[in-house]
Amino acid sequence: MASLATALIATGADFRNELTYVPGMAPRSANCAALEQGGMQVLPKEDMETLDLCKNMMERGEWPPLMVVFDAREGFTVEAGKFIKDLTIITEYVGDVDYLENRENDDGDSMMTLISAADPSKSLVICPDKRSNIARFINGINNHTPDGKKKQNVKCVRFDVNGECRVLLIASRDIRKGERLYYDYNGYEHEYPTEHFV
Ligand SMILES: C[S@@+](CC[C@H](N)C(=O)[O-])C[C@H]1O[C@@H](n2cnc3c(N)ncnc32)[C@H](O)[C@@H]1O
Repeated sequence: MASLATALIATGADFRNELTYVPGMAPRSANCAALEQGGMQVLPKEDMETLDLCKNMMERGEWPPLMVVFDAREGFTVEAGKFIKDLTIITEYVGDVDYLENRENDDGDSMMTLISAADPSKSLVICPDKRSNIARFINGINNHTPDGKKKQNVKCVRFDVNGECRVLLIASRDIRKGERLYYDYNGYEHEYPTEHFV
């Protein structure tokens, strides 16, 4: 057993539930969804209202039914504490926003692309090593085995929200109580090694 608090302490991170802009890294003005090569889907108005509602509920302490557990082979993982319906917003992927070029030699295993720009100097990543929420503890599928894809029950989608990019993890099917959550770390790029994943 574990908890989000245990997992954050073990990884030396503070809890934050939104993207953070830290002096010396990328400023908020750099997060411009229009920079995404090929464009980025705009979050529909009604989904924006749902996202705001989720965030407000979390601020009030009403959290989604998620549990962090420790597994000897997978490290910290996240399980559904209750049934989760298909298309539910599970969480936003958050952390410090930085330029990809500042992080090219970063050995963190939790970096997430925020913007993949035509001009590489404008590409951004989310780095949850210092500040993060539960998203960084959700594990990934093995892209090299037929069973890998079957495990996937969450999808990772980048949206244009009021002109800024936000990364959401969304249930991709109904999820039973007690099921572990998994998404495809290689949904956009194909650079994350997963051969060794269970
Ligand atoms: C974003 S972190 C996920 C949280 C991580 N399990 C932890 O304890 O902090 C990604 C790392 O988790 C581990 N991981 C993720 N999915 C896995 C899987 N299906 N099997 C084994 N390890 C996995 C790998 O070490 C990977 O580099």
